[in-house]
Amino acid sequence: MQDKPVVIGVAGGSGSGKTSVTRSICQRFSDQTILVIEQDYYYKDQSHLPFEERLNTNYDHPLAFDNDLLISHIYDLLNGKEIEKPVYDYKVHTRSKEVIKVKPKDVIILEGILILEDPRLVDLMDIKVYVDTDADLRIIRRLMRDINERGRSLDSVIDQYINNVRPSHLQFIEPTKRYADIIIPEGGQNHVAIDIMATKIETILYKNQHKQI
Ligand SMILES: Nc1ncnc2c1ncn2[C@@H]1O[C@H](COP(=O)(O)OP(=O)(O)O)[C@@H](O)[C@H]1O
Ligand SMILES: Nc1ccn([C@@H]2O[C@H](COP(=O)(O)O)[C@@H](O)[C@H]2O)c(=O)n1
Repeated sequence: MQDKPVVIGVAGGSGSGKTSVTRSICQRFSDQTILVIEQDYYYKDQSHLPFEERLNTNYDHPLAFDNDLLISHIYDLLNGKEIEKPVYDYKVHTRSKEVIKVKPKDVIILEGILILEDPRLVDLMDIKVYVDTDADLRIIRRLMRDINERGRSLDSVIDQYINNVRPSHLQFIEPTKRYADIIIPEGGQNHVAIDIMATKIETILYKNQHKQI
């Protein structure tokens, strides 16, 4: 592994295609090159709260995240240390008891709705990306995904969208677009943007390897 990992932030609204973009970039490299850290896995632990109370949390507000833990983990990775990455369970709205031990890799992708909202995180990034997809597509994608994969009902997805997701997107997420170096419209199917990202990462890795010789 090279000296210090390259840190890439991938932000964007819920359902914009952040995960798809990240996966597409990872597919261009070997398994040993890119480590993905999902901000969602760093939602504050709510295991002390009854399930009904967890339903009242606004999961699109910056205060829902334990960024202190996330930042300390990134520092550990940058310093070559293994971390115990939390695992998040959307069905019960809290962290699982298990953790995943992960070692640093040459590239770290930080992916999440509010990854560009905290200046401490932004300061750690070499490249900042915002995946920009229209709200109508995002809500349709989210509806399908939350019902099929996250154990939600149609009514709950609509209520959550109107009460928390939409207002928080406008207040906290969309404004972070201004910090992005690259804005990717439409997400994971934007092959040109994925190619550009992959080429940029290859260039940085090549330069870093060269520096060490
Ligand atoms: N370009 C696309 N066209 C159709 N569906 C898509 C596209 N990109 C993503 N999706 C689907 O939309 C949902 C949300 O995409 P995802 O990449 O998980 O977004 P995010 O991580 O930003 O929430 C997923 O079910 C995914 O398969
Ligand atoms: N218990 C939770 C935690 C988060 N969410 C929603 O997830 C969205 C972020 O994930 P994406 O993959 O869509 O970026 C965020 O908008 C939260 O509303 C949730 O519903 N329940």
